Amino acid sequence: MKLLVTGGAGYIGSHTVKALLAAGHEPVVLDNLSRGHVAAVPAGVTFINKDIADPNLAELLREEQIEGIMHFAAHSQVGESMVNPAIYYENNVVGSFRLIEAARQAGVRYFVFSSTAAVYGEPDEVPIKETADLHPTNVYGRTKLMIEHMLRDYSSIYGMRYVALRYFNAAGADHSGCIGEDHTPETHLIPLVLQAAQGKRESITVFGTDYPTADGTCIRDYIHVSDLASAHVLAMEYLCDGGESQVFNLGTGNGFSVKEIIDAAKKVTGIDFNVTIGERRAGDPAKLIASSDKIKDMLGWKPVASEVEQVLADAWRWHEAHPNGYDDKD
Ligand SMILES: NC(=O)c1ccc[n+]([C@@H]2O[C@H](COP(=O)([O-])OP(=O)(O)OC[C@H]3O[C@@H](n4cnc5c(N)ncnc54)[C@H](O)[C@@H]3O)[C@@H](O)[C@H]2O)c1
Ligand SMILES: O=c1ccn([C@@H]2O[C@H](COP(=O)(O)OP(=O)(O)O[C@H]3O[C@H](CO)[C@H](O)[C@H](O)[C@H]3O)[C@@H](O)[C@H]2O)c(=O)[nH]1
Repeated sequence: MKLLVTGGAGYIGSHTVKALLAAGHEPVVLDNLSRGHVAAVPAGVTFINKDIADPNLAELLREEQIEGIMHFAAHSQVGESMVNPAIYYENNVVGSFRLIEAARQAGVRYFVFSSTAAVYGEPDEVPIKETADLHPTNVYGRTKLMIEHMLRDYSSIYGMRYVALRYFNAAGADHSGCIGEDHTPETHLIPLVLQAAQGKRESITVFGTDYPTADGTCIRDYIHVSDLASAHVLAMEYLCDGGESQVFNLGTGNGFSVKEIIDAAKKVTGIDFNVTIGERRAGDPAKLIASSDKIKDMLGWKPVASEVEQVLADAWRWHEAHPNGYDDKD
């Protein structure tokens, strides 16, 4: 299939482009490079430096004969969304609306959307199923939920079919070590821990040790980025085979505390870096663990790289080989 991948120069998008190529599809990357890297797009893949809100997008979709869209492009930092909500409503909600509407005008029938566990907010029980209540506790999660609602309406009224994938904590890097996570500023636990191991940070700070968990630190479900990528390929092929619109969680079903991740990173890297204890970070739920039974049952998806040691080892390989990330900063 010929597919437009918005945000394909970003972390998860670039890994999915690689998986699409391996599965015999033809990805076309559209990215405004606000937070992405040209170097993350494989040679030979068409790269279009444009915004998802570009007024000529419908024409572009027609010209390129795009059959389906994978939509990764977004702002995605929870903390930033609580300080600067305007750019989240503009880029995520307005931008996605422009893209979805251009897709309708161009007759694109299939849409796979990057949603997030942040749509659930503080869960009543874990593992979290897709049927759980949706009460996002931050602006970022609310923007993603609004986009899910848009897609639901475009599906039931205009017949555009979609899959919304609610990822838990994306982590790791392609096994080759050639592509990986390079965010500025970095806010995610695993790359920060590995930067501490590299000596690029003095220490890693644990955000709160008084949560109602066994060791007092927050528990998350870390899913390897390559397992996320394979789920996107399955989701697009499911839609193309006539599948109805769906929402799926993507996680491993296993939770790791912040302290457990730090201990595992010390083992994987062989480096005993400094750890400091800090205050809770506002808006952090104590425990987020996915039930991904639905996508396993319906699409046969299986995470194969998400053992926490492998997630850390692959991320470490990327960090060691690319201590300055893609090295394309100003
Ligand atoms: N990283 C995670 O743990 C996580 C978890 C859940 C959901 N998600 C979602 O997955 C998606 C990808 O996340 P990521 O970590 O790869 O982020 P990322 O920042 O690495 O990638 C996003 C890409 O989108 C591009 N972009 C942003 N706004 C754009 C616009 N208006 N027009 C064109 N391009 C634009 C950026 O330049 C960047 O290359 C996002 O939608 C994010 O909300 C991420
Ligand atoms: O320096 C740090 C950074 C993080 N943490 C802790 O590590 C855990 C993971 O934090 P991340 O920032 O890596 O990830 P989040 O769980 O906050 O959020 C991620 O997963 C969410 C869904 O679970 C959303 O999708 C969101 O976009 C994505 O960034 C949290 O308990 C956080 O408090 C620390 O202790 N110290």
